[in-house]
Amino acid sequence: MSRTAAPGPSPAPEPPPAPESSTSPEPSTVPDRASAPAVSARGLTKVYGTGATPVRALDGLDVDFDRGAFTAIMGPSGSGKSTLMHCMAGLDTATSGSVRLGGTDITGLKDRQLTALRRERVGFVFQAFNLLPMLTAEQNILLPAQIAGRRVDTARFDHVVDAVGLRDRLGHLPAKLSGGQQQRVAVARALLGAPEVVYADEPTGNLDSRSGAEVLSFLRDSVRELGQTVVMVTHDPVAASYADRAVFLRDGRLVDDIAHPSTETVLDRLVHLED
Ligand SMILES: Nc1ncnc2c1ncn2[C@@H]1O[C@H](COP(=O)(O)OP(=O)(O)OP(=O)(O)O)[C@@H](O)[C@H]1O
Repeated sequence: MSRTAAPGPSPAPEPPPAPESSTSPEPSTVPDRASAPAVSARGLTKVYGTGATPVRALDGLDVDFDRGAFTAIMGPSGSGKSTLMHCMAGLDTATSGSVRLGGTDITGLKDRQLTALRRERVGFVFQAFNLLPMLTAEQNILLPAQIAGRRVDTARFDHVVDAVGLRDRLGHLPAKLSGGQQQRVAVARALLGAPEVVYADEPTGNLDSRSGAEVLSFLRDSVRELGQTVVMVTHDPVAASYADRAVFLRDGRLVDDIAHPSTETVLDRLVHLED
């Protein structure tokens, strides 16, 4: 059964901000192929600043992220991890090169189209949780669906809420939840709409190791059990060991790529990259 964003017995959320125009991104779409990557970048270049010392944060980077896989993006500080994620998520625009999300070339989309794309096709988990403090856990989880005017699949809501162990916390405000519980709310919010990709930016950066391990397990389970695609930026080799694959950046380029990373193999690669 599907219904508009209001499962559970708790009070309905405050009216959300008025939805923006429902203009969908339309240019440059090609049919999806099952085997096509969820996200791919080609020749991706991002230069900050135009003066005497421009910074080349991404330098002609090529990378594919497979559907239904959990990939960690790693690399030394300043190597371009966040810039890559922001360009792939439509939060920033590249200087040149292209990014495809499924069948859509997002390069060159207008702000309004990028807003619609982020709202409808992408989920986010940030280090700082980014929950609205005046909304309950349930209201926070449902907010993106409300803003998008999207119907909520009750079975998926129940599955996601139970998977992250939030059933008895749905009526709590974020201030009444631990950091780990708040990040679990953020994970549930990101997963609810079954986005084409969930981008997680240092999702365990503000958590103790036990809460961090829980959140990483939920992300991994979402890939295994729900077929979710997750792309995570992290500095933490332990966090990367939860992923199916780790890619390594240095100076805005992809310099290494390993399957089934372990904490040790990731540490080893990072030590060499810092040389
Ligand atoms: N808005 C900006 N203006 C100017 N330079 C920027 C901006 N954002 C990032 N940079 C520069 O681009 C390069 C890549 O930055 P980015 O934040 O993508 O790296 P990162 O690998 O995510 O780093 P960290 O691990 O420290 O978060 C760095 O040299 C950074 O200083």
